[in-house]
Amino acid sequence: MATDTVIINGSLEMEPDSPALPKRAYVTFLAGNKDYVKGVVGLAKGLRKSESSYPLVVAILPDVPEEHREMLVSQGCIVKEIKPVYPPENQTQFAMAYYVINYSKLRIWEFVEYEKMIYLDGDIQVFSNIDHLFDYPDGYFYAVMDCFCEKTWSDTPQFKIGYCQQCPEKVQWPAELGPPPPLYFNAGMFVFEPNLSTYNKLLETLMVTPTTSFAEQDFLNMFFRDIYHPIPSVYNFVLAMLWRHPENIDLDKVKVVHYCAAGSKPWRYTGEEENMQRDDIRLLVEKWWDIYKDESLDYKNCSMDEEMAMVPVISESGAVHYIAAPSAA
Ligand SMILES: O=c1ccn([C@@H]2O[C@H](COP(=O)(O)OP(=O)(O)O)[C@@H](O)[C@H]2O)c(=O)[nH]1
Ligand SMILES: OC[C@H]1O[C@H](O[C@@H]2[C@@H](O)[C@H](O)[C@@H](O)[C@H](O)[C@@H]2O)[C@H](O)[C@@H](O)[C@H]1O
Ligand SMILES: [Mn+2]
Repeated sequence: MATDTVIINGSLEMEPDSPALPKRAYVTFLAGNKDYVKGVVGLAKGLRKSESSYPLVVAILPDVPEEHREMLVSQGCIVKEIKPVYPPENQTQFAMAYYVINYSKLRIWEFVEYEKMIYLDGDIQVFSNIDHLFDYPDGYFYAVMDCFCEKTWSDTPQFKIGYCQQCPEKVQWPAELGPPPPLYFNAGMFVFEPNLSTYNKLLETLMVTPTTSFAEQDFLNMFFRDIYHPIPSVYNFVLAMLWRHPENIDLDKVKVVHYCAAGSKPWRYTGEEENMQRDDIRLLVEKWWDIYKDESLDYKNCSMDEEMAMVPVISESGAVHYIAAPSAA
């Protein structure tokens, strides 16, 4: 079992076998120096409001500025810098040009100090406690099925024939195209087990896999196809479901909202894009802001009242990450 030595300002050393970190954690991914950090701060506060028992790890690329790292630590996040992962050279036109950075998400399989993790995109908010998902049986990859109806899918065969796995009976998959596509998950949220051999296989396989429009989401669907288990859409509510498959949803039951529809990122919301003037969208954006602005959910107002410091935690493998802990001073 990996043990962690916590060095706080060089003076305090915890017992090597003390469980400095729980074996379960939420994890998200942050790249760049722009506004996605607001998404991650909102997520940290939403998890706190849901009274989760587990920390939020933030896997950051080197380009995340010090100021953003400190914001995350001051919100109680465990900040771990990762190296970027680049897919093989390819001419792919990604559905969104910036998707190329999303392959770096694959580094989270290396976080083996945790036995089970729930990955959440930075544009996700958790409105009800979902800690019970950590108790799902080991050995599977749990995620919510995606929808193929947005124009981001316009280059795919399923979009061209109007087929969507959310309503397979509406437009049947034509026999002449062979078997229907395997169930396909949205990679904005999934329950997984970090594992070094899986991690190495992921990176080796990536290097020999041509890239496709949904980047690491397509790759993860291919890689985990045999152990993928769909879970209810309440755990990763893709906003487009509101106008694409209203018959499949009960908004009151939704626990996790994924702000992935064009124009729906709450911290950039203007209401100008298609569907963004809908009352249900405006309400969900407002609900995100209510949490983001709620100072009672800030880590400093929820934790012990000692002065908190950003301290390094060094795991056996020598990896350094930062947590907020009482300052030894
Ligand atoms: O400039 C960026 C773009 C993306 N991301 C991270 O990568 C995830 C996936 O991108 P995004 O959610 O925008 O994709 P979508 O779900 O909207 O297709 C985001 O949630 C963030 O966690 C980031 O940190 N900075
Ligand atoms: O890099 C590929 C991305 O693919 C997914 O986003 C897409 C996908 O969900 C489409 O189905 C939607 O139509 C679209 O709106 C949405 O942006 C993941 O949410 C994101 O984390 C990331 O993996
Ligand atoms: Mn997303």
